[in-house]
Amino acid sequence: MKKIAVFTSGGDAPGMNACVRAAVRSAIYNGVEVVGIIRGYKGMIEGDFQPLSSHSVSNIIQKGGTILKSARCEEFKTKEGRAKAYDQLVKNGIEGLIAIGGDGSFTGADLFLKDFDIPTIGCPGTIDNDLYGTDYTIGFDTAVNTALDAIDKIRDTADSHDRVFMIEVMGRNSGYIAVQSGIGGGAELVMIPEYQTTSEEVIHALSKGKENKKASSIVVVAEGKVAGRVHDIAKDVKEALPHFDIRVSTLGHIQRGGKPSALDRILASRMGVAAAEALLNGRKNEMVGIIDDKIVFTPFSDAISKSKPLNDDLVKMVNVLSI
Ligand SMILES: Nc1ncnc2c1ncn2[C@@H]1O[C@H](COP(=O)(O)OP(=O)(O)OP(=O)(O)O)[C@@H](O)[C@H]1O
Ligand SMILES: O=P(O)(O)OC[C@H]1O[C@](O)(CO)[C@@H](O)[C@@H]1O
Repeated sequence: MKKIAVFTSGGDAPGMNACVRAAVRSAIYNGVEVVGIIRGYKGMIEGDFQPLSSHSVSNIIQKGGTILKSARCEEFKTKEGRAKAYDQLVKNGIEGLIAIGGDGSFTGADLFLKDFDIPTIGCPGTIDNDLYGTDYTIGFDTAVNTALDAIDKIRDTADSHDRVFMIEVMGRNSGYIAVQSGIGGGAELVMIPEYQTTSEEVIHALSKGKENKKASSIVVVAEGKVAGRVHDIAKDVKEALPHFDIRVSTLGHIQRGGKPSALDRILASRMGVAAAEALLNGRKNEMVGIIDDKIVFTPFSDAISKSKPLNDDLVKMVNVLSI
């Protein structure tokens, strides 16, 4: 392979830049030319490519977001869209791809190989940590720390005013951020998409806390699929426990930004180097992961279809620690 391209796709995540830097430098170290595709599959379809040198990825390891920008691109989901992207790659002499993104990005890459035989290696870049084939995804650790920092600050007000705070963290389909930030933040209860928690259970837990002389409480709620669910639950609780002073706080996209943690920078760097080496060694349509501190490769088909179960011990621990 003489020339490869790197791109970031789906939601951005802290550490994506560290991964881009590592992939680019590893490819150049191995004598291969690299271009960056701007805005993921959208840029691929539009031919928005930029040559990347070792120097052009200097001073980005510490930056949040992605210098290559990211996008969600509907057109790539069609065969016509993928055909346009393929034409652009051929026109620019690109023979292989490194995709940094989540399950959607790898679903696209998998279809792309089936249609046009373009080899891709993926690096799991998403704050959700919901990919099978790796213990952690790039951005998750930073997102948890950001959520934790916010929970600590909100706890000050909860404590000063004897309030209940329901704090919504990210994760439409995945409760990883909620469980880890809930444990780290000392939450009384964590609500996650993997388990159905009813308003009655929340009311019960908060009443029990009051009996145990708790003056304030923190409930961490993963956003889940239904927008505004946290407000509906807060309304139910307020109706059942009118003497509770309840507030809702949605942390939102602050969890996607900011300087990557040390853990994310190192994880991303290891994955970026491994991805470039794998692509140049002829591997294709696999996601790089790190399991038990070792680099592993998982076929895209498994990474996107198999689910990585939450650690039940952690989920149970929330109940034990909240008495
Ligand atoms: N079924 C599909 N077929 C072809 N391309 C797809 C498919 N699903 C997703 N993609 C492409 O991958 C892009 C990124 O996917 P998506 O928006 O789901 O984010 P993601 O990679 O899962 O990241 P995150 O977990 O951060 O949301 C899409 O915008 C689309 O261009
Ligand atoms: O920024 P957007 O496109 O609204 O996406 C939000 C979603 O992206 C993520 O941050 C990452 O997949 C989810 O946790 C969240 O549900």
